[in-house]
This record gives sequence, structure tokens and C-alpha cells, in this order.
Amino acid sequence: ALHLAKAQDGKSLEDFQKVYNAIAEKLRDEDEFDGYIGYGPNLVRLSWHVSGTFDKNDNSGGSFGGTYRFKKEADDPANKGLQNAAHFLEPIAKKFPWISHGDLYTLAGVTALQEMQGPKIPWRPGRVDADEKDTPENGRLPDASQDGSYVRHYFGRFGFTDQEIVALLGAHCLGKTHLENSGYEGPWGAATNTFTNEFFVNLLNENWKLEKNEAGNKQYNSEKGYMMLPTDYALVQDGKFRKYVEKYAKDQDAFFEDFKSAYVKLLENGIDFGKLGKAYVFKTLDEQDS
Ligand code: HEM
Ligand SMILES: Cc1nc2ccccn2c1N
Repeated sequence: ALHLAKAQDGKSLEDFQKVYNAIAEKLRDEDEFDGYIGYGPNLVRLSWHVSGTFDKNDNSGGSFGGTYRFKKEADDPANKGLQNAAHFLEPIAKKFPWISHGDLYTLAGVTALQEMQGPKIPWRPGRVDADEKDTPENGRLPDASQDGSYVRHYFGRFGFTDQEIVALLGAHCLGKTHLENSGYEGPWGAATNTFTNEFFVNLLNENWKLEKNEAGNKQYNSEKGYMMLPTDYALVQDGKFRKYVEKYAKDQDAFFEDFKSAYVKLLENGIDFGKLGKAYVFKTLDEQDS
């Protein structure tokens, strides 16, 4: 059965907004990380990796149990580089010991997206820490060297449509790839810590050349020094994906709306929130008189 969300005794919107604010203020303070990209993109990637282990066939993995805190999952080669996000969140977990790891990892991604001027992401608490024995095995995260049919099949495990897959991958407007983490290297473009539809604009407008990088892996590079993974480029090679790339390149509002829905589905996959009430929508720091 699905994991049943459990309300934290007496915690309300105000309590979770305090956690949001602590993460958002730390993001502002520690802006020099990764060549002044900051921790935002790394936190978004962590929120996806802790959710992307979900398998709808046996309801294992996913964000509910917060099992990233255990060595086996943290040491998954696919999670290399996320130690930065985990280290960033340690003092937040200490300051708010009542929040579950699953709620903290997903809330951190929501906070980072909103603070990078992304869409408002409705978020529900209630994930409950699972035991180490429930940690999913390594190997559930995707391989960047593959093509469109691989991407479609991979996300089929979460029950995602072509439109949801393309919208979700729009998060690759953030941050960059790091040779020492994944064997790929390079930034997407200039705006690596602002959430925009530029991933789609660049996919269609840049002159991409497939080249071998210093790690011997093939990636697409553009004259402006941007890069795309083979799985990114697959979105313009595959006709069914391409039509959504064109839609989002033209219409950032449509991208924001569809990304929000797909990202919530990713973070909540496999969890039954029952009658735990509606989702919280947090204010950004700029929206508060702080
Ligand atoms: C086909 C699926 C995907 C593949 C193969 C993939 C692969 C990768 C790779 C290889 C990196 C570089 C890691 C590094 O070298 O530091 C990366 C970074 C990133 N990914 Fe993905 N990814 C996928 C889907 C997603 C999704 C669904 C999201 C979020 C909704 C996401 C968000 C990010 C972000 C924000 C970064 C930048 C991290 C940083 O700058 O530290 N990715 N991805
Ligand atoms: C800017 C940027 N960020 C990413 C993350 C993963 C894959 C490709 N990316 C690009 N081009």
C-alpha cells in the first residue's frame, strides 16, 4: 500500500515557513558556492534524487522514508556531488529536529526553486523516516548517455507522460554538470541560478555539436560554451518530446505551470496524504517584511 502521511503534532504553516526562511537565508549567505552559482541547484537536484528512486511497481523508494540519510543511498555514484546539499542542510535539521528527513529534503528543493524566482510549489508535509533496511538499492537514477526511448521508458516507472517528462527536465536550466561528479562538464548558460525556460530556448536555438569531453563521454556543446547531456538533447531529437520543447520555449508561463505540477507529482509519488488537508504555499523572503 502507499505510505500514509502522518501530521507532525501541532506543526502548522508558520512552523514550516520558519524552516523555509532558515534555508532561504542560508542560501543568500552562502552565495559563493560553486563559482557563485550557490546551493540552490544542488538542493533541487537532491530533492529530485531522493524522489527519483520511487518504483510504482512495488511502491519502494521515493521521498517518504528519507533514506538518503543512510550511507548506501548517499554513496550511490549517481548521487556524487549531493554531499554539498546534505552538508548545507545539517544545521537546518539540528535547528528543527521535529521535521522528518523526507520533508526536509523536499522542502529544501521547493525553497530553492521559489528563491530562484521559479513558480510557487504547493508542498505537503507528513513523510515519516524509514529504517535503514528500507533503503532502496543503488542504480535507480537515470543514465545521462541515453536516448529518447530510454528517457520515456525510465520515467514510465513513475507513470509520467511525455509532457511531464519534458516539463520536469526544464530544471536543467539550473546549475551545471561537474566532471568530477558525473563525467560531464559545463554550464547550461548564463542564468544558472535563476529558474527560467532557457533550457528549452537554448535547446532549439543553439548550434549543438556532439563532442567527447575530457572524461571520454559524449556531450553536446555550443559556441557560447553551453552544454547539454545526450538525454537533454533527446528531447529535440524525439518528435513527441520536441513539440513540448517548442511549447515551453515560446511560453514560460506554460512551462512554470506544467513544471510545478510535474515536480509536485515527483515529490509526492507513492504517498497517501489522506485527509491531511491542503498543501502549503510558502512566501518567498522578498514577499515577507523581513
Ligand atoms: C533523464 C533524467 C535526468 C538525467 C540523466 C540527469 C542527469 C544529470 C547530470 C549528469 C547532472 C550533473 C551532475 C553533476 O555533474 O554535478 C545533473 C544535474 C542537475 N540535475 Fe539532472 N538529470 C535528470 C533529470 C533531472 C530532473 C527531473 C531534475 C529536477 C526536477 C534535475 C535537476 C538537476 C539540477 C538542478 C542539476 C544541477 C545540479 C548542480 O548544479 O549541482 N535533473 N543532472
Ligand atoms: C545549465 C545546465 N544545468 C544542467 C544540469 C544537468 C544537465 C545539463 N545542464 C545544463 N545544461
